[in-house]
Amino acid sequence: MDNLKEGFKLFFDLVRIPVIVFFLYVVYYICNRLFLHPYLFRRKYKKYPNVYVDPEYKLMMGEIDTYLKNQSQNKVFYCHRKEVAQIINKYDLSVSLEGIYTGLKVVSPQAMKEFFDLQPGKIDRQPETRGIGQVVPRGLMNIRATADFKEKRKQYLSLLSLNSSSKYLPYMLKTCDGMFQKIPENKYFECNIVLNCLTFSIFSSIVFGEDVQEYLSDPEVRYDYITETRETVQLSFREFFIKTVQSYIVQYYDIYGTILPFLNTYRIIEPFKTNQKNVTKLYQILEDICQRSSDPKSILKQCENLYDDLVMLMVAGTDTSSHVLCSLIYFLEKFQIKDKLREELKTKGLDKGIKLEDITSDKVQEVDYLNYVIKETMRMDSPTIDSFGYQAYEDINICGVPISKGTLVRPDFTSAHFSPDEWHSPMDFIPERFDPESEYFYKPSQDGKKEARSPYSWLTFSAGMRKCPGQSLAMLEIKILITYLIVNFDYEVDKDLIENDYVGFGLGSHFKLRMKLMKRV
Ligand code: HEM
Repeated sequence: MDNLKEGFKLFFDLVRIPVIVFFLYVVYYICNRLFLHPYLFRRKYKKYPNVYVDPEYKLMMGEIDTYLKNQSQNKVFYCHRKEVAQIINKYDLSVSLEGIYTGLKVVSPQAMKEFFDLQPGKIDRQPETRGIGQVVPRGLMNIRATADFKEKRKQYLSLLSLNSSSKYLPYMLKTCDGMFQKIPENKYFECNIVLNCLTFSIFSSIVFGEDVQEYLSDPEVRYDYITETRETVQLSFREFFIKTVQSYIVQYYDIYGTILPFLNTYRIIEPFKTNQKNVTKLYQILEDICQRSSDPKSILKQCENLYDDLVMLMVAGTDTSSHVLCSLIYFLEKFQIKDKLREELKTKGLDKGIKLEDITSDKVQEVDYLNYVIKETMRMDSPTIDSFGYQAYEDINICGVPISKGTLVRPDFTSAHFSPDEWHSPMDFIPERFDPESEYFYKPSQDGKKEARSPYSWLTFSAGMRKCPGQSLAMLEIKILITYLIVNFDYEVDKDLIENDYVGFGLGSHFKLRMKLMKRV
């Protein structure tokens, strides 16, 4: 017995010092990440008059605090960012604190120019270890611009070009027709869900092939998903995919994972453990799906892929496009421009009664007003509010402000989209601002001088060498689907939504697009 006691004593004597050192390190780490580092970061930038630093320091929460307040007043993330944009618009850069994460937002057109010019040598993607970065660690969006990346990106740009995208049109139209013709007339329904199913179905067929889409739409095909309460439920591929990806996006705001990221990285505790099990399952499902695919048109069959890229393309292509379609349907009704758009479509033969095969890429591309309305929708309610993370890989300087190696920097699209220096009445919906013949096309000026807007004033697809490679495909898809809808149907959006000025469908939105459809005869 005495020997055992002695043994324990010796053991505690041995481990005491390392345990105390470890404990002190954890305390130091937490204090540094939570208090010291954000404090010093703010102090460093306070001395630069062209950098905005929020005068009120919200301990630990930073911007998340204002966001939560705004959300409680039903102002979704995008509305919150619009309010912030109006404050920071007068500066070149802005200090951003979200939880313990510090960084800089690039705000003015000049700062944007310098930011994009420094890519890829001095500024490049910061591989994301949280959220989506854990689902697609080797995905194109998460890696640096090495030679391999450039090769891969070239391949995607060619696969997603306007020319290549046109071959997906018949499937887009057929799927859209199949879904909308089934919706009961004159009855309110949630259009978000229909549009999300639609873009998901289109993208899974572009990525994996049409034959796979037939298999996936079989109601018998279900997968085991583990919920937050650790129950197992059976979900369709779409539901499984969306829930798995969303559970990772929520991690950005998970307090444990934010303060102690290793819990998240090594999946030591819930919910990270469960999330990881779902991701492992997702990759098994993808393997199964890929084996079933034989469609030569699919992206899968045209390039050597990592599953990470397949997942990334599905994420990038689905929600973004369905959000834009929601906003478009909403703005067309809110600002009563449906009829004007119909008149413009009619001039190119796109009118009620048109056969599906007669809605072609060439015809929709010719309707300028359609292009203006879509671009203005994306300016006002962009599905993306900023880019993926970038970091400085060397000590750099933007607009005279020194930025140390390792600092997180990202362009703030919302500030660009609402800059009063670039846009006439930026809070108003004016599609004509994209029409070169219109007085709104140029920068606002006191002396009537016609000065072109900065190329960095409209950034829905970002800019520079990491700019969205899916822009042509996304624009074509949106044009085709909205043309189909507006030509074949009339619709009414819920009055409460129309009267609410905070409605937006971009990232973080909880709004449901309640509307009813009437066939045009
Ligand atoms: C309305 C639809 C879309 C919008 C608004 C959008 C927007 C964006 C934005 C803002 C970025 C980040 C660029 C940056 O970090 O600087 C991005 C990246 C990306 N997008 Fe899109 N996107 C859309 C549709 C698509 C589609 C349809 C695809 C492909 C199927 C796609 C594939 C990608 C990929 C692969 C990247 C990563 C590029 C890289 O890191 O080099 N996107 N997108």
